[in-house]
Amino acid sequence: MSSISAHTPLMQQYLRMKAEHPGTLLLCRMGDFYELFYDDAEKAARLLDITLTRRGQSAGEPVIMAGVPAQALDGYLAKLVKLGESAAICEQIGDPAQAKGLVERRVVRVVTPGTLTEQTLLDDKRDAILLAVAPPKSARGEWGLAWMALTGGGLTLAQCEAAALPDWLARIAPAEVLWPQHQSLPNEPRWPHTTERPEWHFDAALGLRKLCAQLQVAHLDGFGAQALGAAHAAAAALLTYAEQTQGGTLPLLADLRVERAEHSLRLDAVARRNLEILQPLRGEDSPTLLSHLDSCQTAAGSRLLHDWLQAPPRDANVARARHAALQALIDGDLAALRGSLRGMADLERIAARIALKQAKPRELSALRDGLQRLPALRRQAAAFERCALLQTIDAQLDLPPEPAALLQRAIAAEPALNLRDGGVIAADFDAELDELRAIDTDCGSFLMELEQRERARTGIANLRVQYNKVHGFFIEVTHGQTDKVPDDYRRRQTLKGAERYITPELKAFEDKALSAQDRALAREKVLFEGVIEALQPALADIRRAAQAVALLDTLAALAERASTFGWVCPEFVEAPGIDIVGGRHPVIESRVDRFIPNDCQLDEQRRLLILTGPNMGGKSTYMRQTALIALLAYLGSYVPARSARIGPLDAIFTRIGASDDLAGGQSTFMVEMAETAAILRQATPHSLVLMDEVGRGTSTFDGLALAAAIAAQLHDRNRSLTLFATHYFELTDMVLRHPQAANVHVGAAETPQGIVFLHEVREGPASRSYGVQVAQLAGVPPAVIRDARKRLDALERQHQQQEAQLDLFAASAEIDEAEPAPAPTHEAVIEALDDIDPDTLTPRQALETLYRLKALREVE
Ligand SMILES: Nc1ncnc2c1ncn2[C@@H]1O[C@H](COP(=O)(O)OP(=O)(O)OP(=O)(O)O)[C@@H](O)[C@H]1O
Repeated sequence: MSSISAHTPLMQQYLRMKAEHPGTLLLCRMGDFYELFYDDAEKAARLLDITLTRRGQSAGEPVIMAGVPAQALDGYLAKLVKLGESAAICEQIGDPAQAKGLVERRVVRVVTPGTLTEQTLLDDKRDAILLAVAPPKSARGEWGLAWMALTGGGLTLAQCEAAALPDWLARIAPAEVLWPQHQSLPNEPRWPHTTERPEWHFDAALGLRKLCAQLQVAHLDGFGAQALGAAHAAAAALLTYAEQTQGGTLPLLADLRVERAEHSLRLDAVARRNLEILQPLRGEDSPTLLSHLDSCQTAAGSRLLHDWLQAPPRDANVARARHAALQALIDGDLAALRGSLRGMADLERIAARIALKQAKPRELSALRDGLQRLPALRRQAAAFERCALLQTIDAQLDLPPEPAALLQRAIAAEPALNLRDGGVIAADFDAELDELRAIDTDCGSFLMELEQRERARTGIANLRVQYNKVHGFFIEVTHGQTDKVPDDYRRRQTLKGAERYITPELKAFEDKALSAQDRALAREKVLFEGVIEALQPALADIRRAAQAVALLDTLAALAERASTFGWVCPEFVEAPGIDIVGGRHPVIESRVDRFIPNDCQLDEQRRLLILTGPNMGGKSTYMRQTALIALLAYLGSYVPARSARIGPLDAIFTRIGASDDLAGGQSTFMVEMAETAAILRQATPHSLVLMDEVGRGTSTFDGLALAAAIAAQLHDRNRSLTLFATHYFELTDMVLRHPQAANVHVGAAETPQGIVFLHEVREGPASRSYGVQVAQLAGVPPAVIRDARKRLDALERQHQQQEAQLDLFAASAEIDEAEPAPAPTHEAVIEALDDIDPDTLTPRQALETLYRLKALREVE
């Protein structure tokens, strides 16, 4: 593009702002539209499907532009943010009518995926998290993390080693990551939307200063955060970016937390996915643990539950306190309490938007109504006085009366949507505003009186005094009467059947009335901003109350779920292990007619369960339910079981199902082995490990050998609490040489009608795998089933002959000597021929049959 000075003044103004926001779409307010120019216009036209135009000239070239109507801005922003784009919003500052020359324009806000604050762009039930990552300064240093939701008011710090980064990203699930420019982003983990920021923004000293200033403390010792230099560096970048995107206003920062990996139950990205905690594996609308648990009455309650599921505390005492609260709520008037929470305003988000000076009139009225409901809620919470956790809620709900009183006086009962429409400030709050409004109200009676007088003066009986927005006040006279019009009437407009006039008296009144309206609007704006300012010191208190409401709601929702589904309070014990009696899968139990409860016993003497049984028998369900019950217990929820005793746990690892990572360039088997490797490296004696059909992605022998070696390693070295589901019967021999391994199987019965799944987990290995029967159930043609049966018999006969030679859990040399896979028998060919009914075959089936026969001949 040519040098700036060659451009028109407007384009110069635009280009200067654009230079400050490279990589961000700049939307400039021009009258009723937000316009984009040049490359931004082309990109926006493509992304938003809006029309690209060329207008006028600047620096000798036509100006390429595209625009969106101002009222529709939010919709377009939502679309851009969804596409991972950022947008800078530039507004006209001051009154365009009064500006001499070019109107002043300024970027007031940058909208990015991690800095959304608009209610319309945000998910009610989920925070958009902004995370800053500061890489270590030295090879052995730690990574610094700092994150917050700009609509929250609390900031969290953490430090970790490089290897733990993927887990942290899975736990935080940020919408946007800030990363220092000129530093290469590690390939692993896969990052969400990243934004590069100048390296000098990641400055530890600056971060510490900013945190102390915003929290109004001299140091961060009280938060246990003084020594976290790397995290301070991340916080510096985070706060600088937050401020810049909000047009220079700092977000609310009322609270600082430090998270350490050892504080929460470790759940890596794979486990979170496999257990379908927040997102289903398939289909967007399928149920998840969160959707099943979330009967919260408020959006803030849902967000807190989401948070709890992201990081269940490892300290059993936290869960115990929540269990006690659940019991108290179940014993009390839970329905009444939940009724009081229903429809409660989102106090936390409103407080955050007041801090950002972005709150709209209706948010203030919602805050007023919400604050007024707190005393009643407090009385209800006080009924649970014996429960420690509920008592803290009671104290947090105790707010000084001033903010509610101010809002009550200042804000109209039902304020307009936008401040510019007026009618936001209540009557009797400000004498000047009341006076200006009175002029407006008196207008009607003055006009009627003037109309009477002018009719009398002119003798025109149908003369009318009127007002419209475009032409202001006027006297309307029909054409037949215009000769009676006095000299002081000045023509304003000619219509088809009438003339419109203005008189000096009417003009003087118009000036007064219109200016009163404008002045009233301006006065309302000043008063509204005054209210926002006056609320600032109360925001920390309001946020505290908001958190108490969210906590009460989340606990009440868990209590409701527990009593609706008949869940029980789990017990925590010192000894490592899991002892579940009558356990159920929390989500599946409400989706099948009759769910069969199962026990699960794991302890130091019984660390590894080899789980066998038919496909569809319920192995995966059993493993997942065990993990989910443990997770629910640590979360502070009741659990779907007759009883559950849970020992100390540090992590849940899963290797379940085939999850192709084709986008990441990995085959199914590669993913399976990578996930297994991660588990073998990290699982401890306090970890719960779920392994489902490890080794099935490769040849039988490779798979079997790997599965045996992995199971042995988990048993001998990791010593984790392990559920190991497999179709390799050979693995059931593991118990002979590994004393802490045991066999369990899911039962099935064969009836003349086919296989029946009992879904019952019993001691001992399965007697057979029923793969052929399940295939029959799935509709595989009878001929193929018969063929398969024959082959299976032959294989089993052959296998039994070899069995004596193969001890899978002995030295590996013996495994090498095992025989190759057995071949099909001559009978199989005869059987296949018998199965052919030439009269019923389509040409294609006939051809396939021929190939099959030929293949049989080749293996014989
Ligand atoms: N305890 C149970 N009670 C009732 N139904 C159950 C139970 N467990 C599982 N099911 C039903 O059986 C279906 C199959 O279960 P699941 O996927 O756990 O089987 P699987 O043994 O892991 O099969 P595969 O080996 O093919 O993966 C479930 O979708 C559920 O509908």
